Amino acid sequence: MENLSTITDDYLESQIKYLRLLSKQYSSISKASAEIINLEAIMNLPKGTEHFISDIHGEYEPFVHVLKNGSGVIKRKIEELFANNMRENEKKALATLVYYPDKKLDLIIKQEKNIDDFYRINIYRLVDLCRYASRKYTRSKVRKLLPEDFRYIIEELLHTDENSMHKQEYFKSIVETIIEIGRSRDFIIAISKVIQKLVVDRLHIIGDIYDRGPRPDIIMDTLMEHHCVDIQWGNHDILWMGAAAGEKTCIANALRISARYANLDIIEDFYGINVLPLATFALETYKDDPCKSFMPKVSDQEVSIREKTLMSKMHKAISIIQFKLEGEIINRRPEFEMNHRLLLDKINYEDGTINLKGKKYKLKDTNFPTIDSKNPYKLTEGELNVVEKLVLSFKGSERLQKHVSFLFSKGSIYLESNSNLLFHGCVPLEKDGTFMSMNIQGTKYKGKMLMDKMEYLAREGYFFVEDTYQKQYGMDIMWYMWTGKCSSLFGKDDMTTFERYFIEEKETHKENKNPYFNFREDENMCIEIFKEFNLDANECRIINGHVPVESKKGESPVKGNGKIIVIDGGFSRAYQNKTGIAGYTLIYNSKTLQLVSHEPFTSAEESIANETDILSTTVVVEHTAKRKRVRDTDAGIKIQEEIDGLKLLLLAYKKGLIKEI
Ligand SMILES: O=P(O)(O)OC[C@H]1O[C@](O)(COP(=O)(O)O)[C@@H](O)[C@@H]1O
Ligand SMILES: [Mn+2]
Repeated sequence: MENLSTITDDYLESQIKYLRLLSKQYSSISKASAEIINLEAIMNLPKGTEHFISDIHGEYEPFVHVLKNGSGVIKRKIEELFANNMRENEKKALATLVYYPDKKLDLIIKQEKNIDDFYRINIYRLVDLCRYASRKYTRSKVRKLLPEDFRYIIEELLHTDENSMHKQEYFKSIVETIIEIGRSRDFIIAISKVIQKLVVDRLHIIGDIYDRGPRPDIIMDTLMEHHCVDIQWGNHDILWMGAAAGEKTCIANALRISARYANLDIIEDFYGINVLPLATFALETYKDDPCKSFMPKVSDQEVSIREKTLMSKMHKAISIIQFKLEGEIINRRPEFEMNHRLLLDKINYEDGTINLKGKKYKLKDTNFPTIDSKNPYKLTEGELNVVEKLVLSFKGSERLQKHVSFLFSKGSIYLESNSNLLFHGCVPLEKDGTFMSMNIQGTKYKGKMLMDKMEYLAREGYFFVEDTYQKQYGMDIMWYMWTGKCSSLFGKDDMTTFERYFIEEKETHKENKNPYFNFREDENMCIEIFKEFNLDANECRIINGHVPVESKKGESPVKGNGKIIVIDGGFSRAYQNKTGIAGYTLIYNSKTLQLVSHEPFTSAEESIANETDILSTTVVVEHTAKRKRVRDTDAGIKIQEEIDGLKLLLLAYKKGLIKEI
């Protein structure tokens, strides 16, 4: 805002409605002044730490662990604070206590001879650590993070100067009382959770929470409990969002992937969706079919042969249903330009071959009991019945609906946040580097506008009134976002699912990545993208997930001369062979941007018992010359607006335009 002395009365008058509203909250000069001082103080605090995680793919254990240890931030704080005053094994033990306070305490209580002594030492240490981790924040912000039942006590402990003699006694008496009245366990759990929250101010998920791994539902529950999170949708997330909206093809795809990774229990037990109709149908229809290509990707130790056989039949049944349903959408939406994915009509059902791009291939499996060669996309009555029941079940799953509503409320296709542009896949580009355009309902969209339009339509697909054109179109777009070439989330020209199951020749399995993935090595292209999003190319970075970085082969996650960072490092076990690590995360604090690469994680149990952490390597990608303050962040811009408003209010009070109460 310009200098207050230059504000004219006319301008003040023009703002009077807004100022009157503001005066309800700050009803006197002293209240408005106090708030201005408070906000100015916040502006000068160091920027909070941001944590970026991507491509979790149902792997809840390493995810929860990385979240608890803040990608190594808690360890670092312990190291800084207790440097030479604690032995290495004590530091490890303290870290494990902060990550898993309840489970660790259960173990300790069984082993410890003098538990009160343990409580005493650790309560002191945890209070020190909590105080150290809260230094960056105002009292009011810390207060908001404190649990109701310990709010007063923790505040007292945090702000008591242990070194002053008479305060020492006070401090000691609080700790002794906690122990004496048997509240130590609850206190340790509560303060550990506060520390976890304090080390990360904001969490960004760059997509692909769902598919392949065992428990995406636990990841969603964890995110819903987080104090500050945003999510950029991945192609696998939009697939489940489409399924929850009731889009049949998305339902078939989500089920197919669950069957492929032997994860049908996610659907059945954790989302309460009835898969019995599919199981019965598959057993009847593919009774004597070995369904070889559809065997789930698990070892015999994990799942019995009997279960695997059943899963393979369900897997084949739902795959065929998927290919038929895709035909329906492709034919319904010629503007999606997906005709090349119409494959069932390219099969010669007599000689068991398929004609693709002018070449004939032998099919590995020629048993298609539900396909009518004259009308290959038509669902049989049995298939139709399965689909109808599944739609009802997906729409009726309370827990899935809760998770998907959360994905809509906290999520988007892209997000601009503190000079970073976050999105899962790509900004679709043509071969010549121009933005790829798509015709949607008669209008061409590209670049940012295309991404905005798709997001808008996806929201209609979920929220719009049932049985309307808008709802159907939105649902179809959600499926397109999963697999279409102009989808920012997918970013490939083809999803060759059919070919992978039915054709031996690898050449048919190829999926070509959008030119973006080559262009992003070039800084100039990144600059073009920042221009498209009206962002300052000198300040900004793009953060992506989606394509695993093959660090084993020497690929770097930092691209475009530092303008892009890719953090898909393989949380997904299925991809760890390729990447050679178990995931990247990114930490952005007031001084540095750090890329953390994680080694595979065994289990939370092992980590609690043996106090092992995920081994991680941290590389500083960027070091800011000047420490970033809240003033330099998006939150700072909003606070500045509030300060400007309050200053105007002060002026209005002083000029008598508004009366103090
Ligand atoms: O590894 P799978 O299960 O065969 O899946 C392969 C499919 O997954 C995809 O890579 C999409 O998943 P990602 O978003 O994790 O890359 C498709 O392009 C591909 O067809
Ligand atoms: Mn992806």
